[in-house]
Amino acid sequence: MNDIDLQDRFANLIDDLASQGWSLRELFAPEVLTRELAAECRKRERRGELSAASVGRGDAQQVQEGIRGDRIQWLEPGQSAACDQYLQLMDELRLTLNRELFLGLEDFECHFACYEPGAFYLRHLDRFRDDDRRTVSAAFYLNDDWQVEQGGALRLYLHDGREHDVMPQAGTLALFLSGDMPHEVLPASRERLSLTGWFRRRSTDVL
Ligand SMILES: O=C(O)CCC(=O)C(=O)O
Ligand SMILES: [Fe+2]
Repeated sequence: MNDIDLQDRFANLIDDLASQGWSLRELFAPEVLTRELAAECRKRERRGELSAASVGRGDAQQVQEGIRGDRIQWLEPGQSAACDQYLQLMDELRLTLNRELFLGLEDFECHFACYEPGAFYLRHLDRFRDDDRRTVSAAFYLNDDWQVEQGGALRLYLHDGREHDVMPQAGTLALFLSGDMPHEVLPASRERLSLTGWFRRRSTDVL
């Protein structure tokens, strides 16, 4: 993608994030890439490489299916061309967020996530009590032809008391402020695949 395409792809995302704390972009990535990432997620699942996600951090980390029922695998650079291309795209987005909103984001961490039918993630914030680095959350969806009646929305609890439901349709990217936007994943009647990630800034802890 050339620079003009990229800046266009990011423009509304960044304005909306700044004005309302969340933003959405359909067809965020090229469709070929989205398809390759979906295939990669399914392949990892078939090979048994995804494992039950936990809640909490460090010693407090626990698998609790009553809170969160997805299975995940973290992305590392060099695992596949499609993953590297996604990480590259998100790095361009990170630099643009820094340039436009002065967020000082240092890195991006991200995992594949698979929610089996009926799995959910109860209302939460994406920030740990003892680690304030996660600043902007980015959920990118990999599911073709998602229908509203299949459930599985990402439900955002907005500041004005309203709720906004995002369908996990292939190609949609949802961005929101990690420490400031309560959200949940509703159960679905079909498998729900995504890439969930976090742009992080330096910890404010004094070393
Ligand atoms: O998949 C989503 O829509 C959001 C997942 C989520 O909230 C999380 O992993 O923290
Ligand atoms: Fe979350």
